Amino acid sequence: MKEAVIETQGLTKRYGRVVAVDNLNLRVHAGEVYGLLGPNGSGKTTTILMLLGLTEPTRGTVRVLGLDPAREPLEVKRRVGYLPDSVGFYVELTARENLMYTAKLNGIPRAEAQQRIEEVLERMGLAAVADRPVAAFSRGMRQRLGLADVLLKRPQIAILDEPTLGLDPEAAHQFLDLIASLKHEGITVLLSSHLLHQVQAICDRVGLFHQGRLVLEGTVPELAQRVLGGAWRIHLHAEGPNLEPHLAQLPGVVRVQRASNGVYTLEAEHDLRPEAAERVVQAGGRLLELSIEEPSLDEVYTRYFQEVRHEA
Ligand SMILES: Nc1ncnc2c1ncn2[C@@H]1O[C@H](COP(=O)(O)OP(=O)(O)OP(=O)(O)O)[C@@H](O)[C@H]1O
Repeated sequence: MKEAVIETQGLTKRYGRVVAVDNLNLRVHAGEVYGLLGPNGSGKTTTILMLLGLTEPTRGTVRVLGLDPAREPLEVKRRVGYLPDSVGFYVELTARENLMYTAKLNGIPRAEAQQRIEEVLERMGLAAVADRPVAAFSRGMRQRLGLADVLLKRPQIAILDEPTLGLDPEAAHQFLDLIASLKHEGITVLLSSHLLHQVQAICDRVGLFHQGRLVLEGTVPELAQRVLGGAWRIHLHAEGPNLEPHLAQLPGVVRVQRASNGVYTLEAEHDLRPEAAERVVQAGGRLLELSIEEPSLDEVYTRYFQEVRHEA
């Protein structure tokens, strides 16, 4: 089994009669990017706060890098970087001064801190504005400074709450690239977001929360398989006889539709382009074009909650 750097068992948090997190069993593996998804109020932030030792569980256990955050919050804080949904900087201080302050709080010696600050400013594209007061920073610059602040202590895990909220598309894109680069350094990333295409672009696995429970978990194709059935869509353009019955017989095909222009759409359980191409030729057809659409997290999410509402 893969090494888990975050592990919870039966983790539960109640606020009075509200069960914010309900019996959560979560395992995040070393080096992966894991996305927490779910509607407002489904328990994502409360989970994050318990992982950081910022709020105590009502029941259950949490281990972060083998530590119990409720008992050893400082040790967890030293090794885990946290970017909250709104980062509080001292706006009258410059970016560099804010980072120096963080370094001091984390006990990083001055010379070492100066070197690390230069590194993270450069990496986050903030070197040129390092001596400007943060008050003049855009939302995108503040988020990059937030990530610089997280990286300063060279964390093993980075926990990011809604990291791209309020960023314009270009800034969001740049920020996602920065997050993805953390993975290459072996930093485990746990992030929460409502922006499904972004989550899909960078997360290895996602966990879907609903009313405090983790209701679905896996890679996007795995979730698509469970929620949508035929998760992969293959578009096939061919000439010749009607290929619908031939294609429908292929193992793994859930549905075949034929448009009047000779384009077939196959809903399939996996990528079966080679088998489909072979079958076209066997049936006496001429293959003109073949393409595949990956399952989308957006579709999985929408369908899941449609079904939940329907059942309710
Ligand atoms: N300090 C608190 N006191 C009382 N109830 C709380 C508190 N914090 C959270 N809750 C409740 O717990 C539930 C889960 O909230 P949480 O903030 O964890 O959800 P979330 O998934 O992070 O939502 P969002 O997407 O809006 O950030 C909600 O019903 C919320 O109202």
